[in-house]
Amino acid sequence: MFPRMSTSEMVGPGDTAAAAAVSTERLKKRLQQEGVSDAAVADSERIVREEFEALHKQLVLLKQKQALLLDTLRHLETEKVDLENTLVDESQRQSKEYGSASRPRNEKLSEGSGSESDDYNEPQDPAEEETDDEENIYFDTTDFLSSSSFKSSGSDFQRSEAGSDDEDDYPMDGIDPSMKSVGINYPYVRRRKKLPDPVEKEKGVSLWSMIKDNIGKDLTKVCLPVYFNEPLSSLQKCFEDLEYSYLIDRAYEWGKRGDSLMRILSVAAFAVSGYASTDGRSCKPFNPLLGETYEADYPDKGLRFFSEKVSHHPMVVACHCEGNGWRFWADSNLKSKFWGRSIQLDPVGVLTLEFDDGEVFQWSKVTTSIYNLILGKLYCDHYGTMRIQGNREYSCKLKFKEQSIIDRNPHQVQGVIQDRSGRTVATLFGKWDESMHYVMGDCFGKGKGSENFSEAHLLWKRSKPPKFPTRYNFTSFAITLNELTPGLKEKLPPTDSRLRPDQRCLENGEYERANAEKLRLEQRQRQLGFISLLFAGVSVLLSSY
Ligand SMILES: CC(C)CCC[C@@H](C)[C@H]1CC[C@H]2[C@@H]3CC=C4C[C@@H](O)CC[C@]4(C)[C@H]3CC[C@]12C
Repeated sequence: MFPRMSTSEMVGPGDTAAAAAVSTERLKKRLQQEGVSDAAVADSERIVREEFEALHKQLVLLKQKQALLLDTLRHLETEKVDLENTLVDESQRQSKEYGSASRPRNEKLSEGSGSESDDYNEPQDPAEEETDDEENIYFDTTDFLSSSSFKSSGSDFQRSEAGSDDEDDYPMDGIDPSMKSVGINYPYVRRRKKLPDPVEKEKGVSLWSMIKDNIGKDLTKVCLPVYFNEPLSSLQKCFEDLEYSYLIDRAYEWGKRGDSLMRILSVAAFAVSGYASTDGRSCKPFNPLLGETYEADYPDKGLRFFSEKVSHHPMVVACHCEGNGWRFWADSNLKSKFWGRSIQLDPVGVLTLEFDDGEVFQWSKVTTSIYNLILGKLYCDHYGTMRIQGNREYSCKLKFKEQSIIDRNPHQVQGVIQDRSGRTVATLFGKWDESMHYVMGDCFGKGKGSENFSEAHLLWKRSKPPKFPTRYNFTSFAITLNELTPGLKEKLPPTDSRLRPDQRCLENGEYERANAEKLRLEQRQRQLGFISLLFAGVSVLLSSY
């Protein structure tokens, strides 16, 4: 699929056998030793040359074919992107034409799939049928999410230019009134609302040029310029998963009130909410150095968080978070597969959430793929099944639907809450980049219609984008993570991500310095790796005596 040769190596059509000659000197000498006649020697030399030329021509032809294939591939990619754009435009136009009069919210849907017509429903993917089980019926969630009775949902915030004030951060419509204040009535802490203005003007680099020069190498080991980075480390990115920690606070409160079903529903919404911040983000976080740490004290969210890179090969990050009445911890290690035009990341590791009353939930993350590494707009998708295992009555199964090439309704998540006997007691649905809702009972079971969707309740809705958008598509929460508030620097250990010079330079828009610092640190890390390897070797040697 992907040519393992850079285009520059390819031989142009003008280069033929002339470029390569074969020497027949040795053959001639050998035959002369055998006393073969001059005519026979000359004949043999001619035969060898002719064979070689034929072979060489074949090779050149093959190389040209390869170049052609590569061209076609790029062509197809461009056409695919064009087609996608046209289709999105078209469906947006349609939804405006048909939907706006009767259901004004349709217009606001980013995918424009608000039409009521049935043929907008995606046919079931046969591949999914094989791997997943019975309740795998994905339907057009936007259809009823956009209905006017459903005030709480929709992606209206995506177009809004207004900044997020506190109320927007915690959308409350449809939430149980007695729960409204849970998880949000923490003291106010002043945090920055924008990143610093860049010092330098940035020079773009094409990712394709980076990839084509590094084909065959492990992409994680390629030293990419900071142009592809966002000014956050993977350690800080872990904390982004806790942006909607008020959902855990609510879960704690529900459990305290004896409602264990609402508890697991809130936990499930939390598990999905962690993905919202990945929408529209196409830069790589900084790879922390071994032993690098990040600690965050957020009394404004009732949280204390700590993460550390604990292993370099394989790269493992461990994190721990304490909230009011609960603790959350996880270790994450990603198994990556490079598919040429995309990268597949399979997270290995378990996330654990433990409440003070002894209830524990555990789950793993789903697969993430990053597409369009060569051409088109880079984007990521999350898909697979997430099982949230509880130690009491309920457990939850959530399915993240894989996006197809021209999906009009991507990012869907559906799930069920089951009791110990396997009976479905509640159903969840929504999108990881928008909102999650639940309905009591089994809505996706056989013979069940979607009539009770009108009774759906909102569990979680994504916050509005920041007032000052960043080049990295950061959320308001992400903007605060690398801030060095006055007095904080003195309290932090020297290993904290906020003190990494390359990351700080990138944040300030000092790209040249950022690149130089990144290179220096990465080289040091390699040397240190070598030294520790040396130590390991020495200690093995010593212990064998
Ligand atoms: C080659 C470069 C420029 C491509 C940029 C890749 C970006 C989009 C990649 C690099 C690392 C990726 C992240 C790595 C780990 C996780 C944890 C996982 O549970 C959710 C997705 C998430 C958060 C990924 C989202 C996409 C990501 C940020």
